Amino acid sequence: MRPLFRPFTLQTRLRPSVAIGRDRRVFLSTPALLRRQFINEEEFSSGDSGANRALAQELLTEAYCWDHSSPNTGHSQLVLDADPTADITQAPATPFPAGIDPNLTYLDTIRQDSQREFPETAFMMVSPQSGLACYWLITLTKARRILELGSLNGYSTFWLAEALKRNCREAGLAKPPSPVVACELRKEFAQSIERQVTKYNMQDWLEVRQGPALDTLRAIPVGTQFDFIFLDANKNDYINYYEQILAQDLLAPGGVLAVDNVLFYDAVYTKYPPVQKVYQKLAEDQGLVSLPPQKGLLSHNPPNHLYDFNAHVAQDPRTEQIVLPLFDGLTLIRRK
Ligand SMILES: C[S@@+](CC[C@H](N)C(=O)[O-])C[C@H]1O[C@@H](n2cnc3c(N)ncnc32)[C@H](O)[C@@H]1O
Repeated sequence: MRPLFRPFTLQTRLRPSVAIGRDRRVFLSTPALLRRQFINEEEFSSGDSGANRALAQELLTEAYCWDHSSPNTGHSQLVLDADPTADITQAPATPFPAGIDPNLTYLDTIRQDSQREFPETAFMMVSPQSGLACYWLITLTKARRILELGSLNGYSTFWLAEALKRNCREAGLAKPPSPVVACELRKEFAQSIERQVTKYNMQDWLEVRQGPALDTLRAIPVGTQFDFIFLDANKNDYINYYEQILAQDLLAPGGVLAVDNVLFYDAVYTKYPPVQKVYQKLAEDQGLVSLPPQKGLLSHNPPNHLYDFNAHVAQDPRTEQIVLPLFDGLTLIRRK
């Protein structure tokens, strides 16, 4: 099928987007769903024109599609004829929009290497759009002291480190005042980050602290503050991380705490949806009958923790927040 639009027109969740694949897959969808379905980005064309929307509506009424619409956001998701054999670990590099620093395209290599090295957990990486959004936020705010909670094997961390590098370059600094501090629980991921730090010669820009992030936070010397904190660790501790950051006064005046996955596959709109159902939908979105049990995903209940976290923050007079419906939902928080 003839390419109609650039894939990056699909970044917004504020209005429905349509994508049409050569293999007849059609999507009217949120990016969260797209991430799971667009296994080969070269094989689809996309856009949000009235014509495409009309086509998608027509297909919907013909009942060829699964409807995942969210009544709360008014956001539609529509999938036709998804490829059940699709394998997200084989996804090719995401095309970078023109204008992005070509030196950053190695981040796609990191993403792909991560998918190969840790195929079971690769789905947890932030989307390229979320990485780019953090990069924008850091460079817009000129943040120089940066902390990440939950780094997996470093894909998001390298986005943060590259933003720091740019801020320092623009300020005429050859080295940062301090590297990005990346907190990761699991040793194999921390070691993988370290290998990549060496490979890409990023020793000055990124430092890994392996262990439970709450312990790492508590060990940070009194008086230390960060301009940008990215929270993407275990969801059952999100409220604890938030409270610890405030208690230790870790967020600098004007600093931003960015929290990922706050919409959790659109499962946070109702209080405590049955987790089995959420994961079943997630599995179906990935073209699987069910998620393999060994992934241990059901050991805790992220949608419920995210629901509680969102409510906790929304009712907190100490901070201001905005939820950006970007990819899986990104909340920005700052101290009043
Ligand atoms: C969603 S993944 C992070 C993805 C990463 N930000 C990226 O985009 O590539 C969550 C990570 O948090 C880590 N994690 C889980 N519990 C943790 C804890 N108590 N302390 C620190 N990290 C933890 C997991 O091992 C996992 O690597």
